[in-house]
Amino acid sequence: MSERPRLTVLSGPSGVGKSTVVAHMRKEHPEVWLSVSATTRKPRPGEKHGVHYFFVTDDEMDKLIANGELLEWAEFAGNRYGTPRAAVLERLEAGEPVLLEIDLQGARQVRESMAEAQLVFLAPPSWEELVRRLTGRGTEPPEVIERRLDAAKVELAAEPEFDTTLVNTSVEDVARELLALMDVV
Ligand SMILES: Nc1ncnc2c1ncn2[C@@H]1O[C@H](COP(=O)(O)OP(=O)(O)OP(=O)(O)O)[C@@H](O)[C@H]1O
Ligand SMILES: Nc1nc2c(ncn2[C@@H]2O[C@H](COP(=O)(O)O)[C@@H](O)[C@H]2O)c(=O)[nH]1
Repeated sequence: MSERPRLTVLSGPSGVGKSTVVAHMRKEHPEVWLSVSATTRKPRPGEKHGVHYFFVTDDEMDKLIANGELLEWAEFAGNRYGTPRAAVLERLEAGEPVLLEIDLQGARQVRESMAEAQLVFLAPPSWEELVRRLTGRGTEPPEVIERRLDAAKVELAAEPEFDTTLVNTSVEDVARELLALMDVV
């Protein structure tokens, strides 16, 4: 019998469709627990504190880091993001599948601290499609899109570090593939 990978990390460039895939997957499988990150980024319209993120101040983020309350954290395109440690460990101890949706720097930290984690890279069908998706989402001004696209070049080059790559051509197909990797279906 194969050992079930309990912790799955989903990474990939900004705008590739991570949140879209995860939301689709959790509509049919709400039992897949997604970690809610802390961030210093300002909420986008419709984003709710405690649901999409814990929106924190710089001081609050400093304290979370200093108190060791984050499993990993990173600065991404001008804001800080981190995974609250306690909630993840609780779910893992309860034997539940856990999903983190985090950037490359965070994925590398998780690999260091939790060797059993499986790292999944979500790739765009093409660079042009990634630019189209990030721009088309309409949530960031042009200068932030530029920073995110600069980060995307680094993230795309790191794809070989991941255990598995899924190409996000179809949200439905990728959601199904991710569920299978997590051994949920
Ligand atoms: N397979 C797909 N085909 C076409 N459009 C898609 C697909 N997947 C996602 N999108 C669209 O791409 C845009 C970016 O998706 P999403 O916000 O889920 O990306 P993300 O990877 O979570 O980004 P970030 O890392 O910035 O949070 C959204 O407008 C979404 O509707
Ligand atoms: N290292 C971490 N990265 C995280 C975390 N939560 C989200 N993210 C990643 O940040 C970027 C930008 O997200 P956005 O919501 O501002 O578009 C994206 O790649 C996320 O996956 C985290 O806790 N740690």
